[in-house]
Parts: sequence; C-alpha cells; structure tokens
Amino acid sequence: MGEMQGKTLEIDVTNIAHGGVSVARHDGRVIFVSDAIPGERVKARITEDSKKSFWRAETVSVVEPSEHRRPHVWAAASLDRVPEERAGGAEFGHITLDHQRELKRQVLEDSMQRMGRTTIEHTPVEGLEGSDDGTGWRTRVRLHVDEYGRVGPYAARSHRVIEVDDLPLATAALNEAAPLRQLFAGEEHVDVLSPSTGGARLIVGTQKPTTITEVVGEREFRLADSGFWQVHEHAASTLTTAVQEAIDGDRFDPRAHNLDLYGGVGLLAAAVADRFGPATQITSVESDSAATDFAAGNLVEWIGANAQTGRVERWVRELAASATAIDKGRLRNATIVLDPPRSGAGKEVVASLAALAPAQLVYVACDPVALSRDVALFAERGYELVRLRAYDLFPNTHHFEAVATLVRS
Ligand SMILES: C[S@@+](CC[C@H](N)C(=O)[O-])C[C@H]1O[C@@H](n2cnc3c(N)ncnc32)[C@H](O)[C@@H]1O
Repeated sequence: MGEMQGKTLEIDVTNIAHGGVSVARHDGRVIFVSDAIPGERVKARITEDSKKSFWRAETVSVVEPSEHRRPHVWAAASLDRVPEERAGGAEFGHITLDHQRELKRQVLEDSMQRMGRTTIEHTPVEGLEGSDDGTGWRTRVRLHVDEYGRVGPYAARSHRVIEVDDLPLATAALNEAAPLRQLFAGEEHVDVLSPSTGGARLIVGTQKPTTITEVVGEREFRLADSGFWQVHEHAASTLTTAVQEAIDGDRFDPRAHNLDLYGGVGLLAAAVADRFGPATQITSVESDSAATDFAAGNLVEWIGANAQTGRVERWVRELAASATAIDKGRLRNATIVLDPPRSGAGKEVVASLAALAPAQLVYVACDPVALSRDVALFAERGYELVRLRAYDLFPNTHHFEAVATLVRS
C-alpha cells in the first residue's frame, strides 16, 4: 500500500455510497470516487490507498458519461478544474436534479436496509419549491479565511480555501452581500446570512451576535444571527408541515409531557403547538442557552410550552430519575420530537427515551445512516417505524432530511 497514490485508473462506477461519493471496484477492491455518477466509466486519480478495505479517488475526466450528467452548476467545482482546486459543498452539482434525488433515495433505502434492518417502501426524496437546477436556496454560508486573509469555501475534502466569484447554491441576496475576493487577515471565517425578512448580514469571526427575525408562515422567530437556523429558504416551513403531518393525532395527548429535543429556538415545538392548539404542553430542550432564551420568547403564547437548557443525553436521564408516578404516566402518553445534529441521537439517548416509553417519536434526521442506526436501536426496545418521508433540503449536495415516525408497539 502507498504506491497507488497519485496514479490514474480507468474504472466503472457502479453504485452510490453515503457521503456524496460513488463506488467503483478495481481488482476486487472498493474505490470511493468523487465527481462521478453510477453507470459512468471515468479516469480517476487515487488520493488515498492506505486502507486495506477501500481506496479513495477523484474523477479527472469522464470516458463514458451518464445520461444524468450535466454541466456543473458551479464552474468553481467542475471537472474543468484539477481536483484540488474544485470548490467543495456542491458535490452533486454535475447531476440532474431528479437523478440527485433518486440517488439520495437509494442511499436512504440502502442504509435503512443495512443499518436499520428495515425494508422501506418507495420513499422519494421530495423537492421543495425553487429553481429548476437546484440553485439559489442557501440562506447561510460559512466562508473560510486562509493564512493570507483570502476568503472562500474549502476545497472538497480539504481545508484549503478556494477563492470563487459566485455562490450559486446561495440566494441572490446572499450573493450580493458575500465579500468574495476580499481579504480578512487574522480572521478564521466570515458567515453570510440572508434572513427571510430581507437583506443580508455578514458576521466576521466571533463578532458579537445580533438578534434577527425569521418568518415561517404567519409566525415570527427571534434568534441570534450566529445561532442555528435551517439553511434552505423553505426548510423551516417544510419541516413545520412535515412534523405536523408525522404526528399520529390519535396518539397525541396535549396534556402529556411532550418534548421537543434538540429544539434550537423552538421551531418544531411551535409546529406541534400550532397543530394541537393552545392547551398543548411541550418542553423544548437545547444545549445552547442563548437559543433556549429565544425559544422561551418564541413559545410565549403557549402557556404550556417552556424551554430548558441542557444536553439531551443528561437531561433525559435526569428526567427519568426524578419522575414521579404522575410524570411517568404523562411521559407514557407523550409525543417526543427529536432533531439531533448529524451524529444522531445515539445509543444512550435512544435507551433513555425508550425507557420513558412515550406513545410516539418523530425523528427529524439530517443523516440517513445515523437515523437508520437509531431506528434499529428503537426497534430493539419495542418501537416500530410506521412512517418515513424525505425532503431535499440541500439540492446539489448529497445531504437531505428524513422525518420518521416511531410508535410503541
Ligand atoms: C439540527 S438542529 C435543530 C434545531 C431545531 N429543531 C430547528 O429545527 O431549528 C440541532 C440543535 O441541537 C442542538 N444540540 C446539539 N447537540 C445537543 C445536545 N447534546 N443536547 C441538546 N442540544 C444539542 C444544537 O445547538 C442545535 O440547535
């Protein structure tokens, strides 16, 4: 091992893998190859051959193109550039939008089969309202700054800053404000935002946060400009509806100890309370105390809603330890919405949640493999996956969101 690095091979690309790369085989060994499409024959340069089980490679040129290949939506990320000069963050930009969604569907189905030990019926990755080529949706972009003060996205699978002239995945307002080709010596990053209330904001380094407002339907949410908010311009409204629809109304008890875990500024707690009315009891739990403060304000109209700061793993454990018999009854009737970061809820949180024995869980997931792993862990503890929808909240990237309903069987 070691002698193949830098060499170029001609290979047939057969499948899609998780993480935005495709699978090819060479002498029986798996090669994960970027910037290709299953069905293509490409010339690819080996970038990593240190592992016994698989290598990594980058497409240099396409020998036999897929019918789903199109010119990349971002010139800075296209095959016209040498791999190390390609901007990262748009790894599906060379694939037609419909086919990107088909590949994402395959990744979901495959991970549910392998990790979730569940066969899912056809679950399409549904597109949101937006442009035909999947551009113009990002309302938040982090630009990195290199040692010379140059600003831009990182190159794919690297921490090298690539200077670019545009950000096609981002909204027009964000593109207008983005300080591309400017210098920010001494800074680490510059965040650019285009909130739904209009205009755009720059956050240079760790500058003091400012309060902004995001609008979802008729509702306003206040939050820090540096805090978490869904990235696609229609993501917050899509997930609001998705979570409302994912809750089985017959299993929902407004007076139960309902939870919104990993709650941010209360977006999904508000979705639940909006569907089930003013008597809804719900507690939103979030580790970022600034976000919790905003959540308390955003949920103020619901007398039974509150926001608490805590790490979910510990907060749920303590809830179980301190619950009275009445609390336990309210937890058994509860609906729990959880929207964890990419790593998912994990074994400890799944075990603690299942021990509370809630009536149903609505799991909002940005990583299909972590979701599938947790679905299997829930299944071992008596929870059945009864509904699964998927949404393309990140066109031209390999990411998407899934919303799963699990019920106590
Ligand atoms: C994917 S975001 C979802 C936020 C919110 N549900 C929304 O849609 O706006 C995940 C949130 O979980 C928070 N978080 C991450 N790890 C956590 C943990 N261990 N315990 C509690 N909150 C956590 C993050 O700060 C972030 O606000």
